[in-house]
Amino acid sequence: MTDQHKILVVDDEPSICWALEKMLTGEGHDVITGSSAEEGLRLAAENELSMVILDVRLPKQDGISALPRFLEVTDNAPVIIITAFGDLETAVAAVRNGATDYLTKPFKLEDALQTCRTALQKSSRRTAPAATQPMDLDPSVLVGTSPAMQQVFRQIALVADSDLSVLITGETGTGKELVSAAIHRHSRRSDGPYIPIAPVALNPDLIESELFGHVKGAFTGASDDRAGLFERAEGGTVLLDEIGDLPLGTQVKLLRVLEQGQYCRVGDVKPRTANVRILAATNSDLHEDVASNKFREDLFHRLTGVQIHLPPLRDRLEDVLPLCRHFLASMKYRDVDTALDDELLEQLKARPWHGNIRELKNAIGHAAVVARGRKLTIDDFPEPKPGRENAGVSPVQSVEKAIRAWTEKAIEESPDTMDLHSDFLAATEPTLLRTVMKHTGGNRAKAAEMLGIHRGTLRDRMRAYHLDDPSANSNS
Ligand SMILES: Nc1ncnc2c1ncn2[C@@H]1O[C@H](COP(=O)(O)OP(=O)(O)OP(=O)(O)O)[C@@H](O)[C@H]1O
Repeated sequence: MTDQHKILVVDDEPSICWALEKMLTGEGHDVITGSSAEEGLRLAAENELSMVILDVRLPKQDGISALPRFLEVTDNAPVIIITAFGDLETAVAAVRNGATDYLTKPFKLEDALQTCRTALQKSSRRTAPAATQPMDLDPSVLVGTSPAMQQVFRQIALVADSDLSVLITGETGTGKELVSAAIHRHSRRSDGPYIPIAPVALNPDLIESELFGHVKGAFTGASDDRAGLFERAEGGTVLLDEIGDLPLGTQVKLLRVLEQGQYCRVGDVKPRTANVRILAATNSDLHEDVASNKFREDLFHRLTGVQIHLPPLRDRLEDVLPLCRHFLASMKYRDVDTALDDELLEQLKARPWHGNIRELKNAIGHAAVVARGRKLTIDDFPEPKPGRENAGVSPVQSVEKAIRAWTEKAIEESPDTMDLHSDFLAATEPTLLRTVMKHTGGNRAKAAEMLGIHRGTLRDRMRAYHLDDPSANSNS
């Protein structure tokens, strides 16, 4: 059974207070509510609280600046911050100021409940916050308003202050480097060096020397002792980009750095202490690399302890508008607010964005040059990048993949459907017929022969799909 706790909810929106109160009393807790930081602090001083849920936007003093005072008055009870402005800076400021976690409005009650349960478990282990100074942050760095990006901001905020290794995953161009840089920037190591490095860009014969350094005479050409990347990054953070490309031998040495904080320069036996935080990024499936023995399983488990996944842009289309605005603003485009209309936005959202945000950024740059300050149209944009997913895949494999995707989506959309077969034919048969007709130059007899169906059947099918209208027979 859940322990009973006294919890204070501070929010000026009565509906939020009501919903949280109902949720928490349902768990057996005792809930009191306040509508301003001032009232909340008074209630906190009068009651022995196990937890505070505090909105950022409050009538007078805001939640973030009142947070240190709440911690003081409640003797460091966990505080969950609620914000409608779920940007990275608010998240980091909240955690920096001592918040245990934060929720972004609108939130699902089950998520809020889970966050509260976790915070209450931590209740007795609370320690004072490391710092209470709001940070000087550049708000324009990592843009995104989608729930997926809110989750990413939350994860960055929660891991930034620790020295934990983090594996950042996601397709190319989703912002892994940017997330890594943000973790460093918001960490205690931010005054130290930040060195992103892609093993694939290093000379394979010299990779260990590049990473760990070498001593004089270690190999031909090693005329002097030389510090490696881990030494140069002393006190800071290293990002190993495309970690899946790290040779197996080097993976063992990296594991030692991660587990024991030690490494040796090439040709040396004296272990050195590595004072670096290691972040890693990959756009490949490390599970597969482990299965094919390309990646060590122990290193995989060590790295995947904390993982931040960046979904592809096509799965977070809410971010298209803020990203476009951000890129236009950073180019100092004239009148960013009116440069994009709803129609263009829908057209942009319909694109596959295989190159993700990098592709969007380049496309906006291209469109801005073409449009020269006027409102943008889709014609100002370059052609979408072809997806890499079909590279090396036979047409049969890609048809199978497309059919699988179509079928799964159709079932998801109408689980009780009884027309799947005819819907499928309606979705695919016109393309088949049009393509064959185009190939035979519109000769139906020849097309029926190629299709192996009766001419009458072909005529009926074409009529059913309105393909007998010559203008509908283009193969676009
Ligand atoms: N959320 C974001 N807000 C603003 N800019 C972004 C965002 N995500 C990515 N970008 C921009 O998109 C480009 C690609 O980002 P980044 O290099 O971090 O991607 P990546 O996932 O590391 O790509 P790759 O796997 O190809 O190395 C960069 O110019 C970066 O500034």
